[in-house]
Amino acid sequence: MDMEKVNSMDFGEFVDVFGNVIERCPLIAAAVWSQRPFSDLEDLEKHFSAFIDALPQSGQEGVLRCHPDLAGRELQRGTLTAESQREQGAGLTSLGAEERLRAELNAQYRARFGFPFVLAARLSDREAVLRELARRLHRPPALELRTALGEVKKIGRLRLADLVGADP
Ligand SMILES: NC(=O)NC1=NC(=O)NC1=O
Repeated sequence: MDMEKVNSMDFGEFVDVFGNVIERCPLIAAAVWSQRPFSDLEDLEKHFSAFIDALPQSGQEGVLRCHPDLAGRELQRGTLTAESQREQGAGLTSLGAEERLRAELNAQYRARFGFPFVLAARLSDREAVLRELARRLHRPPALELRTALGEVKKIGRLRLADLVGADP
């Protein structure tokens, strides 16, 4: 899909295609549409990121809360979005003690920060998820909010590249 096609999309088509670039936050695509035309993929990415950066803290935390746990109940139940299923399905599931430890750390993280632990799974692996969870769990909330939003942007960048880089 080239930028000419992206820039020619009406509102409905744009949100249909880009509505889940930021997990379960079609509002962001709905807002970014009005910024067209986009010069290239990087310009499109910048508009998605700028919308998130311009949100008040409550909105940024809300974006994070729209993310399913990493390898959590939704993965087990098969209720993830297609994008999340693809990202999380690749080798994050583990069994037994590691699974229980990750669930416990996820719960501690969510209790401490008020939003789920978010990590760009495609850039990580099972061991790194546990390591990052344990490391980030004890960080100051203001710093962790910025780190978590950075992961949301990485996930969004990869999803945009899949969509815009996809064949016509
Ligand atoms: N909590 C999460 O990190 N969720 C996710 N990370 C991804 O890469 N895809 C997700 O759904």
